[in-house]
Amino acid sequence: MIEVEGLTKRFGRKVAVDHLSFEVRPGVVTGFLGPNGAGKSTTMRMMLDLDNPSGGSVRIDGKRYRDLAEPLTHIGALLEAKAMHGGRTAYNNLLCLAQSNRIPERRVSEVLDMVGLTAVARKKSKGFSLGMGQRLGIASALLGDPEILMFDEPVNGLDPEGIHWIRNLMKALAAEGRTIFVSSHLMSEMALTADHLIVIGQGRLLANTSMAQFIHDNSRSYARLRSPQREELRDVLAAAGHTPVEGEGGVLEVDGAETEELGELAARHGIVLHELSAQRASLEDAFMQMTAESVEYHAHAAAGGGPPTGGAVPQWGPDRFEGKGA
Ligand SMILES: Nc1ncnc2c1ncn2[C@@H]1O[C@H](COP(=O)(O)OP(=O)(O)OP(=O)(O)O)[C@@H](O)[C@H]1O
Repeated sequence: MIEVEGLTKRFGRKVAVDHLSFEVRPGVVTGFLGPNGAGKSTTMRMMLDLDNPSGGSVRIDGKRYRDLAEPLTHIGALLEAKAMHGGRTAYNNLLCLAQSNRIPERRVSEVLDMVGLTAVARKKSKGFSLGMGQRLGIASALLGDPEILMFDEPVNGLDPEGIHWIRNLMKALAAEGRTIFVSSHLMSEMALTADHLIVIGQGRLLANTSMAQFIHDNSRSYARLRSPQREELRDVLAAAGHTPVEGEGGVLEVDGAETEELGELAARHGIVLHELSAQRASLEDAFMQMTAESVEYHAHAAAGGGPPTGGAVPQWGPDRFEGKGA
């Protein structure tokens, strides 16, 4: 369990992390999302005591990182720029880390096997591809068999096979009851991996919710109907209390109705349907919705209007949401 309480980081006048409070719980994969510069890496660095907070605290299993006797046995991390000694072999890189953390040497071979690097264990890591380097970084995170694992952009630059492997690894580690905290710019990937989401913008907490709830709260799900008897269908839908709106290509869109109900309604009135489909919003749609709301607020604020809800809405323009690795 990771507990973040009022965490704040200032770089000069820039507030990178602004009174963040949340918990990361065991047994699920928690995704950490936010646009470029939102403060994700800075938050993760403070969790690992690599940066000093300007305020607030982080507790790892109830303790500050610096008070953990053998940190690697509590928390393992893959940060973006993983410091590995390029002149050392993969095996020796991990062995040095193991020895300085009183981890038995046999664990080195175990983790190399887990990440699929056994065949290149005796090769110098400076010759490794990006994917191999990521695997070596993950091996070092797993070395102490920690209950908590943190991954900052773990799939950046990986091929589909590598992405698939990391996704399954994170899910398997969570299924073992571990706490998994992962940041990513790739929303389609995050949607496949994370059960829970922490979303930040401009260093502030925007959402702390399940993936399903986040998508539900920030996007539209509707049914799409296409029929050669469109006018008749529209009347039947309206008479049943629905409010069909016309979409592209003459389709009708109905919010808040199940396809089963609409299909039966059409059948009862002898209406032919060429399409009846449930349109579920994606995580990306939900993000765009949240982005649009922030932009709308700023348009109002710039025009002299006050904030709608006490001014807590952070800036989050679509121009700032550029995938680094995508
Ligand atoms: N050492 C530093 N000195 C000054 N400003 C910094 C420093 N580190 C980060 N920042 C600033 O703090 C803000 C948050 O940066 P951070 O890297 O944590 O964001 P991020 O969400 O990880 O972004 P990205 O997804 O682009 O990596 C940014 O505006 C960044 O420019």
